[in-house]
Amino acid sequence: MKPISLTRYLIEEQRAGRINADLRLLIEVVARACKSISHSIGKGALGGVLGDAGTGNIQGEAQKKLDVLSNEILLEANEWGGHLAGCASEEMDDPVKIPNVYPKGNFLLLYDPLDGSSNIDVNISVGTIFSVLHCPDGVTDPEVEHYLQKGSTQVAAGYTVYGPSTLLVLTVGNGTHEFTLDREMGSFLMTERDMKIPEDTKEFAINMSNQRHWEPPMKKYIQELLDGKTGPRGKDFNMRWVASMVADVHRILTRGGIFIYPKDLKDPSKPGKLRLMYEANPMSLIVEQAGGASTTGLQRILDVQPTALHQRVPVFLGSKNEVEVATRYHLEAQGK
Ligand SMILES: O=P(O)(O)OC[C@H]1O[C@](O)(COP(=O)(O)O)[C@@H](O)[C@@H]1O
Ligand SMILES: [Mg+2]
Ligand SMILES: [Mg+2]
Repeated sequence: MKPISLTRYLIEEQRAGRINADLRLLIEVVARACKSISHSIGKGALGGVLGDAGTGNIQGEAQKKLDVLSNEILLEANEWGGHLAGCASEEMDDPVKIPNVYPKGNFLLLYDPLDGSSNIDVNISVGTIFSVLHCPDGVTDPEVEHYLQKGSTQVAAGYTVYGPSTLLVLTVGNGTHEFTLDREMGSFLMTERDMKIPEDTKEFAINMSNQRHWEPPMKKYIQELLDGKTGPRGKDFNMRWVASMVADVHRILTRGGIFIYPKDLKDPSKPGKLRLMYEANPMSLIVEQAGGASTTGLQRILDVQPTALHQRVPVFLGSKNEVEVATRYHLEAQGK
């Protein structure tokens, strides 16, 4: 049977009353922008898009040309899209208000335009992550405070992986589904409905080079995985780390695993590396909708009350039972 297109899937969700026309069209605009990013990435050195932009973002990270380009593609597509009141990006200091000359809607879009961008120059998978929130009633020019909503209020979340194939993984709160870009047709076609993350796993993903900076429960947890069959866990674990969250999370959605970017003491001012609003929240909704779990080590990520737009959080996500073990170690260390 021929796979259904993203458009058809979204129309079905609208007919079932789970999304409205505006949200359907907003997701279509984001998907179109991601297609355009995919084309730019695909050109590589021939398109002159590799290398550093020579600028930095608000978090003090050097920007790649493709970080800037992907941000512009998403911004331009959505400014004109007519479904947004505003948008915010990992690569922009402040949220953008949709000018009154454009048609406006009542959604807020947040995105990491290019995730894993340190991998772009070495031709390893990168991606885009996005999150959609309602703009509070009566607000037409949203300020930062209007974006500071818990992840549990997201109305949609998704990511694309620009890898051997370009994939879009999406949830509108009714399961997590995978679409693959058919490059000839130019449309995303559903290649897996209702993705399910196995509850148990023997695979973990973490940047081990930070080990000496971890807190005691983190060190203990990973040591037990490394001890394998003869240790307290009684089984051998394998390790994978792509260093593109989209690729690591996609592997976990496909075959299970636990992805961890813990708090570390390298820079005590940063409680983790990943951004709550652009990375942790959308990925957590996607993972939970696929039967997995996602915590900060101490609480469910989707329950974290954001206090700043570019806030960072520790992230433990993936196979439910494994996330529970890692979270338990952290809670016990706090006497909870
Ligand atoms: O360089 P490290 O410490 O391995 O960190 C890798 C992590 O950082 C990220 O690249 C951060 O994302 P950005 O590329 O969007 O800044 C994640 O995708 C990835 O999981
Ligand atoms: Mg990122
Ligand atoms: Mg990024």
